[in-house]
Amino acid sequence: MQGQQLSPVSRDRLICQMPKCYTAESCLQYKTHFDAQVKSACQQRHAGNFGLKMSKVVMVGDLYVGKTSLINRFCKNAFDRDYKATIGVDFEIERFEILGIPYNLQIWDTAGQEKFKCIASAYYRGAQVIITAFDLSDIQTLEHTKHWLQDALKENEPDTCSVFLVGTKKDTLSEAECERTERDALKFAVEMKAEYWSVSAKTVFFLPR
Ligand SMILES: Nc1nc2c(ncn2[C@@H]2O[C@H](COP(=O)(O)OP(=O)(O)OP(=O)(O)O)[C@@H](O)[C@H]2O)c(=O)[nH]1
Repeated sequence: MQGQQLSPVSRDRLICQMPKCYTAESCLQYKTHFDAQVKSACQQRHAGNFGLKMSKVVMVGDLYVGKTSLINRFCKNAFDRDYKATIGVDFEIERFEILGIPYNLQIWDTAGQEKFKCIASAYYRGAQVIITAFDLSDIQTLEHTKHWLQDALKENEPDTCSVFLVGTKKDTLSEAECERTERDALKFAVEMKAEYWSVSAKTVFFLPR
């Protein structure tokens, strides 16, 4: 809106370095630095030419795996122990600055419950990022991720989406248990051409291995 001043982007949303991946075994990009051309364009405020500005992220996965919790931790730095099923869809907008250029993530949280699937799937279209989440302590939810991904990809043009496979509730497993499940999950991630992360919305959150 004209004349309306936005508050400054919070410090943890200022991205000046290329973010690290969780594990090199399943990573979408291996660059450690932004290209000089990108840096210089951003300095000159010509980033529009590179298509930076807004990305739509769609989070899918079985019910109760922790999709809403992850989004709440990421966007509000909050965690709720009580389960409230997502009904249809919900969304958050998170503002960033990448090399000084404003950039928004539009994050869509979809319901895992079967009865809401047709509502949720109507929002898959136009996604640049698909996050397929599963519960690290429930191997069946990992097996279902391929179906969730297929459904989300069907609504989008081929090769237009970056895919992430995210194992949740890392705090509920021992290190050995987590490593065992990660080995299986990494095979899925490779097949799904996805970047892999294990996380906890309750405690550890996003830490590279
Ligand atoms: N210990 C632990 N519990 C978690 C974590 N993430 C989510 N939970 C719990 O798991 C339950 C389900 O979490 P939700 O985030 O609502 O799950 P959801 O995938 O959004 O569920 P739907 O909306 O039905 O699709 C809640 O009781 C959360 O508190 C986590 O990282 N650690």
